[in-house]
Amino acid sequence: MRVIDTVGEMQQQANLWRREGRVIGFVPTMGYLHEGHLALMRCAKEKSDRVVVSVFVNPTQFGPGEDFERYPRDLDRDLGLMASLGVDVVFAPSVENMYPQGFQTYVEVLEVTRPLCGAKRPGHFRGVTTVVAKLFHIVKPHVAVFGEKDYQQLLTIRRMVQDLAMDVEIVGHPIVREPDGLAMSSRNVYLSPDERKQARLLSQALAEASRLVEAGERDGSALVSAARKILAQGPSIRIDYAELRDAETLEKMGALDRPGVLALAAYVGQARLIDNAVLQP
Ligand SMILES: Nc1ncnc2c1ncn2[C@@H]1O[C@H](COP(=O)(O)OP(=O)(O)OP(=O)(O)O)[C@@H](O)[C@H]1O
Ligand SMILES: CC(C)(CO)[C@@H](O)C(=O)[O-]
Ligand code: BAL
Repeated sequence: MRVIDTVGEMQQQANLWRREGRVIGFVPTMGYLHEGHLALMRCAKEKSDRVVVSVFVNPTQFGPGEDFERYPRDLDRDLGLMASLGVDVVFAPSVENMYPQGFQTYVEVLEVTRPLCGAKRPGHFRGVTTVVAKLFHIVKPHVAVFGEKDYQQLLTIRRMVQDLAMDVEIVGHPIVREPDGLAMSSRNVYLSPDERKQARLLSQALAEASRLVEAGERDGSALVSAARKILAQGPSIRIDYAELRDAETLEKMGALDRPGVLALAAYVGQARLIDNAVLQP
């Protein structure tokens, strides 16, 4: 496994593989890897013959007062995990290499980034699309894999790729969960043992909404209220948003008359966690 830390070297490697006719699979991450990330890498491996993983905590997607500085980092541990999985190249650039002096170009997707995390974290998706567009130009992948845990991010990337005719296939991977249902996230490390117990309420809230849909409930506010009621059982939980939205456009929906996504963001202590479930009418 090769570790590359400059843009130029990564582009050379990608060009070489492309000349050889290799299919490049790509998994962008912010590191501090868990089983969710590894599942994305296995998926990329199945769909390509060379796998690149980027490890880059992207400053432009964090707002003031967010956790950029304290975001967990452990590149040595990450490298061990990726080597045992058969990743070919790890691209781990510095902030200065990705955002050199004078940087002033951004990529922005409009409608789909407005609600949910876009409303709560202004500028977040502009940072995500800018860095992902740049990573695509550096890694030159044929296929890139993203997790459905970051559901709005996945829709945003799909929109960007379609609108700008980027020649990359975007693959979504289902959410990987802990045995008690908690969606795996690097930020779970922020949870105290007691908060960790409460954090399972997020997936339980989604499971309750899914159960109600199975039982015939179609009223959006009833589904959201049921989810909120479960989250209210956690004394350390503060809801950031809990909303039912159109699963494709993220427009508001009053009734589940087409596929919807119940999207949650909640602080559990200091940790802001997200989770979602796609609900079929
Ligand atoms: N539990 C999971 N299941 C599936 N995909 C996941 C999961 N967690 C993260 N991913 C995906 O991994 C990629 C990299 O995400 P990232 O490095 O931000 O990890 P993370 O654990 O989501 O971190 P955090 O939520 O704390 O920022 C994204 O495409 C994300 O959707
Ligand atoms: C896609 C991504 C690596 C861009 O920094 C990040 O938003 C993430 O880890 O989901
Ligand atoms: N997984 C999304 C990265 C972030 O929260 O900034």
